Amino acid sequence: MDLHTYPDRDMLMMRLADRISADLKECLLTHDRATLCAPGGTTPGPVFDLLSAVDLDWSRVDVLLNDERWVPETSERSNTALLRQRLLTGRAAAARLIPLVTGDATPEEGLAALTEGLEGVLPISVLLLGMGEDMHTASLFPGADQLDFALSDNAPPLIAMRAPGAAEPRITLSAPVLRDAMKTHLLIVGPGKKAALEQADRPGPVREAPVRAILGNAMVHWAA
Ligand SMILES: O=C1O[C@H](COP(=O)(O)O)[C@@H](O)[C@H](O)[C@H]1O
Repeated sequence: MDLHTYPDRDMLMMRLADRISADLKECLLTHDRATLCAPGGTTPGPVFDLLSAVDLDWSRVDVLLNDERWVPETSERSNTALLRQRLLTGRAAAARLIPLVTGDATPEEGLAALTEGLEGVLPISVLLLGMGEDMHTASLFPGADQLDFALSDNAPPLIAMRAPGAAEPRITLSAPVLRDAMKTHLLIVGPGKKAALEQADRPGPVREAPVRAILGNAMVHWAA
């Protein structure tokens, strides 16, 4: 496992934002556009704050979530709202947001339109993922109804998912799309997530620790 440990969270967020912006700039040297795929949740806000001020050609960047909770954007649980408030502001306001939520009642109803919206934005150029203490990443939760499908090699890019560990229905990128990313970073903080990471790094079925699906490709960034 490619684990990078930082003296504190501030240092972690600064170094990670530097790496992600360097990855994006490198991609834009040889490609017309770059896709930055980002997590929601409670951890990445400070990295988003730093990235939003970076001087790069954001008008050539597509920003896509790893996954979304099927809630309206007015909900405090909306990952889209987090992106709008913390990343797509300042210089990064010029980036294009690829939506992962619709006004439909269920993710199953929104799936076809959202999948169409992914045309031209895959493969992911720079992937930033988070992880829960249950070892889920994106919305690939242990015990989720569509987990085996989402982990399979022939999975479509987007899957509607329901899981005992998730408070609401979800939509998530599938394992093959996450694995195809050109650069992958996993951001975790705190002792609970470090213990979960160590458990996930041991051999075992991916379905019991879905983060295993990407661990071999990822630079892992951790601070206490
Ligand atoms: O529900 C989610 O959880 C994970 C981890 O979130 P955190 O609050 O522990 O940082 C996140 O990566 C994912 O995008 C989100 O939908």
